[in-house]
Amino acid sequence: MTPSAVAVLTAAGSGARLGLGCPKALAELAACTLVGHAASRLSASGQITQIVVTAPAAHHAAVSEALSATPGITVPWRVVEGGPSRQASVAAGLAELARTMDPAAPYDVVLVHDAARPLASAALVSRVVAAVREGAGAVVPGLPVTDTIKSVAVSADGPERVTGTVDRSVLRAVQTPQGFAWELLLRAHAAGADRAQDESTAATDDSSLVEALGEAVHVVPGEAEALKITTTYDLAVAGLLLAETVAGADAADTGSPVTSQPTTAVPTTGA
Ligand SMILES: Nc1ccn([C@@H]2O[C@H](COP(=O)(O)OP(=O)(O)OP(=O)(O)O)[C@@H](O)[C@H]2O)c(=O)n1
Ligand SMILES: C[C@](O)(CO)[C@H](O)COP(=O)(O)O
Repeated sequence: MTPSAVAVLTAAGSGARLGLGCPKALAELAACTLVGHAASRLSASGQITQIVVTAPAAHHAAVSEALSATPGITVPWRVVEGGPSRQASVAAGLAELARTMDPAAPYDVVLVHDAARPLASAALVSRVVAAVREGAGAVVPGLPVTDTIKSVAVSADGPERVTGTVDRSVLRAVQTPQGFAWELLLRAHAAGADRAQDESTAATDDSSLVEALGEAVHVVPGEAEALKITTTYDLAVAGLLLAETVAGADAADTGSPVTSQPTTAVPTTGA
């Protein structure tokens, strides 16, 4: 049976902290939307056979248009409505993948990736898929933490007070794409479904739902380029990183839809 890795690309957030007045996934970096950057890199990995993108209900068409306008997305994609939390949005993407799966050709790997991490490279996508196929049921990219981390007591009427210093040698800042054996992620989302309706109770990533099942989660090296865009500062940093990549590796295939050469339009639907 031919193995098939599929992806859920989350883009249904509001982008309140970015504050641009549009969903974060539609913010632009070098004349391409964040969701377009992320999808084109998933596609460029050559590992993914289809992408389901979650969008805010009111911006379904705009997200589709953004993807249609992005050069370099050669794998089939489609857009579904997201939910009230990231966890709910991923669940909606998984439901769409499950609904349309050919039982004769089941998926072996599913990636969950954030449009908010537009510069995660095609190489990182491949690394995560490979680790799942080598037998890790759940895989996250992670980077060592470089700051000294303190725990604090928070008080309503005074400054925070430090209660301890955490051993940072055992900490990792985890990123997306996160990769999973298909059946395992379905099981993890089913078990944690009661948390998904509210962002305050929802899991902030998918691997924590796997942890809650008592299953192992493995770490592969992450990358600085896979930074999460939360504020305008992050967007500015990503712009600098992208400019450096384009200048330094114009000839290399990084999966970026942005090059200094004219690009050719590609098919615009998930078909
Ligand atoms: N209900 C939600 C909330 C978030 N996301 C996605 O999950 C990723 C990480 O979320 P976050 O960075 O928190 O994005 P926003 O929710 O858009 O940001 P903010 O909290 O500032 O509004 C993003 O790709 C976002 O689009 C989603 O698909 N559905
Ligand atoms: C999934 C994630 O990108 C891993 O670091 C992160 O947890 C998303 O967090 P957010 O609170 O939704 O921004």
